[in-house]
Amino acid sequence: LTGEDSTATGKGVLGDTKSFNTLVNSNGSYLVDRTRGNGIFTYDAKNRTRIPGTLWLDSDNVYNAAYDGAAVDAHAYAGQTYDYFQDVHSRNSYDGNGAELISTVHYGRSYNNAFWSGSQMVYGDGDGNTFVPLSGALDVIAHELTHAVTDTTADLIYQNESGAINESMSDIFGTLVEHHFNNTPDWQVGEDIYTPNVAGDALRSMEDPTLSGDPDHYSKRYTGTGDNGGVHINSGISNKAAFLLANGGTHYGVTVAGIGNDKAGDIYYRTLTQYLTPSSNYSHFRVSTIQAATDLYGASSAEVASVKAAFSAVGVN
Ligand SMILES: Cc1cccc(C(=O)O)c1OC(=O)C1CC1
Ligand SMILES: [Zn+2]
Repeated sequence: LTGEDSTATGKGVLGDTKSFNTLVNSNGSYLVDRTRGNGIFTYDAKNRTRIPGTLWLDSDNVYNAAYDGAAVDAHAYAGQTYDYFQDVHSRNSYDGNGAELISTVHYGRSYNNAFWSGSQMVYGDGDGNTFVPLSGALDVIAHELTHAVTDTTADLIYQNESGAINESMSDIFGTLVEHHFNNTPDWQVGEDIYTPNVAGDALRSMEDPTLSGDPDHYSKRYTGTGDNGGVHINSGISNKAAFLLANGGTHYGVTVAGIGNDKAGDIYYRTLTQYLTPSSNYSHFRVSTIQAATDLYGASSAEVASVKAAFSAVGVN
């Protein structure tokens, strides 16, 4: 594929106008951003389930059609997430080596899911009631791309406690990316694309996981076999700890002094990339996070004290 690097404008899923990089040649404008790593490439599954589908081609480099919104956001938000990992953690794409970021939108029919396939991001359109097109939220895209970072580092097994930590890491960095770009930041997950007819709810809440029925303490963990042993359920335990570490608070009588998003992000990034292993459980997660904070701030630092308190507050001692 040859052509000229260009900048296009378009409307996202929620009608917001944004600009993004494209590649233009005699065929038209492709959603190809050659300015980041080995490139960001966005595809159209055309409501079938073959991936990646067709590389997105637009006629005039203006992406304002309703059908374009999911692709606009998948492409632009992948670029923002790339920038977060590069600028904040000096990580060049999800593998640290500039790996291509490939996304497919309009996957399936009324598909209420988004996922990392093991080699690319995939977004359904939602059914318009549970979800609108799932690429319409930055925290969702950063969640999916963090699965790729996890798979190329700790490679946490996607079941039981290691799977819950895997999921929580994606929720944590999804939220930190949303805050980094000040994109109506909060400690909810997927709020911008979840239940368009219900205000104020979210797919999950890190601030209060019990709002979506998930545990906020290790003693309330799910021990069944559903959801791969509760990977999207027991993630609430770590999500609550992360909320407390960044923001502070008192939970089940344990007070945590908040250390802010940036320090929390550096600690979790070092934990994920230097200490966690495929079979890490919550106990090893506590030890690893304390070690990462110790490396960064010293054993007697306030940051280490807050990590210990955050895990203790959710019953991981
Ligand atoms: C919507 C959805 C369904 C199943 C798996 C995932 C998954 O990627 O684990 C998923 O996406 C999310 O959880 C993102 C945060 C909204
Ligand atoms: Zn996930």
